[in-house]
Amino acid sequence: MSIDMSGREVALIGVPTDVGASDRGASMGPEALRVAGLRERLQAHGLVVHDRGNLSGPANPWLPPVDGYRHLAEVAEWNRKAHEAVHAELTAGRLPIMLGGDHCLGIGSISAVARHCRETGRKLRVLWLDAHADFNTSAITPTGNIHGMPVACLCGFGPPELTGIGGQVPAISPKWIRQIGIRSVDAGEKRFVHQNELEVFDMRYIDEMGMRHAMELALATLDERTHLHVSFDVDFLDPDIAPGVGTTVPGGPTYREAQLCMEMIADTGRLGSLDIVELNPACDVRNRTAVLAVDLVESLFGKSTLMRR
Ligand SMILES: NC(=[NH2+])NCCC[C@H](N)C(=O)O
Ligand SMILES: [Mn+2]
Ligand SMILES: [Mn+2]
Repeated sequence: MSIDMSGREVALIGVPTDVGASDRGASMGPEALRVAGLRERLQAHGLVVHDRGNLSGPANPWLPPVDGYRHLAEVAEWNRKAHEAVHAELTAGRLPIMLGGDHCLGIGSISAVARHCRETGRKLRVLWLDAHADFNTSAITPTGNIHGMPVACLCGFGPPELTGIGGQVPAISPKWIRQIGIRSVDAGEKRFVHQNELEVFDMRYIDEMGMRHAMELALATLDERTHLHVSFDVDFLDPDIAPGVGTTVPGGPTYREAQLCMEMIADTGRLGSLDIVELNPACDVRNRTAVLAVDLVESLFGKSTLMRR
């Protein structure tokens, strides 16, 4: 089963933002993941790890939303930078791991992956592991926080400075996305998710059918031309095991369910890029959420109980 990733080159790209959120602290996420040993754990699995350090960008002006968006100009600038950094690593044949930062950064990273897939004739499948659908627009958002909008922006619904970052609008089709672990969707957002026929494996689905079945469907119809992108919002996890996020929602996947999710993704051998976002050390307890995220990422890269390495 388990795929050997050893020798594979990966690049860690820190993108220290909290401009997409309404609570500060996700900007400390990259360092917390480093402190939790991300690089060393990946190296122990035989991966060749390049840590690119952190990108730099505008400070958080800490202002209320304007026309339905908080910090639109800052979010756009950070995402343009994330886009270029992720795209450069993909072009060089490396597997980018973007260390967020808040989830608005999914716009930059996934638009870069989509652009790379167009350039190389690959198909794209996006697994969105999250408590939230992140499918709001300025017209329906209850908060104005852009970390609640990246999926909509990628699908072409949003301001041109965000939808256009990858050079093609929309950057991706809703058909390429599978959302897993969802348990908090705003009222207008629900209608919009249905209208656009997003494929969502929500917590009720996982309760009734099990993580195994959800992942079998989410990973169905992959082939050797498919690039698999995982956008891992740490609030996907149950807050009892992962308190270090700004927007906790009770009733998330357990430790075992999350491990199985990661292991089944690893088994496909198609993982091509990863975001780790929304880790907020200001909300954490002795860095335990960062340590857990690193543990799960190890499984995503093929750690298993019985196989060697
Ligand atoms: N990436 C996240 N943590 N998103 C939380 C979004 C919460 C809420 N749906 C909003 O639009 O504000
Ligand atoms: Mn979330
Ligand atoms: Mn999210």
